[in-house]
Amino acid sequence: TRSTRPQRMLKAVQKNATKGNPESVISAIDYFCKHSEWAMNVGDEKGSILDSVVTEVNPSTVLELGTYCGYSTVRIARLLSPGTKFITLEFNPANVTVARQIIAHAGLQDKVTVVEGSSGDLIPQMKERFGITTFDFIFLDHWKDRYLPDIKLFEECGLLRKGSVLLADNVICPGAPEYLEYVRNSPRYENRYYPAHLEYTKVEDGLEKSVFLG
Ligand SMILES: O=C(NCCNC(=O)c1cc(-c2ccc(F)cc2)cc(O)c1O)c1cc(O)ncn1
Ligand SMILES: [Mg+2]
Repeated sequence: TRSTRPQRMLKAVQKNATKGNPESVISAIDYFCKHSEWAMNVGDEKGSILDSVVTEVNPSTVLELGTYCGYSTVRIARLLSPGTKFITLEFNPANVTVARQIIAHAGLQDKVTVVEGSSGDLIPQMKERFGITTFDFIFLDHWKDRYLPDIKLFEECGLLRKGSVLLADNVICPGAPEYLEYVRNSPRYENRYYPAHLEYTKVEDGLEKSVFLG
């Protein structure tokens, strides 16, 4: 039967990227998305903003919601200090399989744990299953209507500390209006909007950074 887009993306990485070289994996995926098939990776423009925020935070604990094929997972993992705890959650088992292979091609498999399941089920399990007390950095890039329930879950589960940084993709396209309204109207967050474009297009999009104030 016909292959899937993530499977074709994996083939492009295995063919064009150098094993153990995260930069070449990132470039191979961006090339595939620009010249072969669009895919919903955060992309190079927003990816550079993600890089700058991760570097600024220099987190000891990281959570990504929405692994997809592992593009942003590789972008984040390549910047982390040794010993950093990095967990990424993906709902779709076929994406988990592809992502693990792309992450391994980059040589970053020991830096990150890919967990299959829904964020609503897994977030309350973070402490018991992974020994996490709080997250220093969280990247939200999963279902856009899960951003708001999941940030509330982080608060309820005590997974945020004073200074925890949340970075949300796609707050304009496809959009996360309820999430934006919540963080921008809450006295518990300090926010900054980074204007950009939907990956590999000229369509307006952006990232919202929110710092938890405790
Ligand atoms: O995480 C799951 N899907 C990907 C979430 N991400 C997106 O939906 C996403 C979409 C777009 C996008 C933008 C314009 C357009 F025309 C089409 C798609 C861009 C992005 O940058 C995303 O991140 C998921 C799946 C599932 O079956 N169950 C639980 N979760
Ligand atoms: Mg996205």
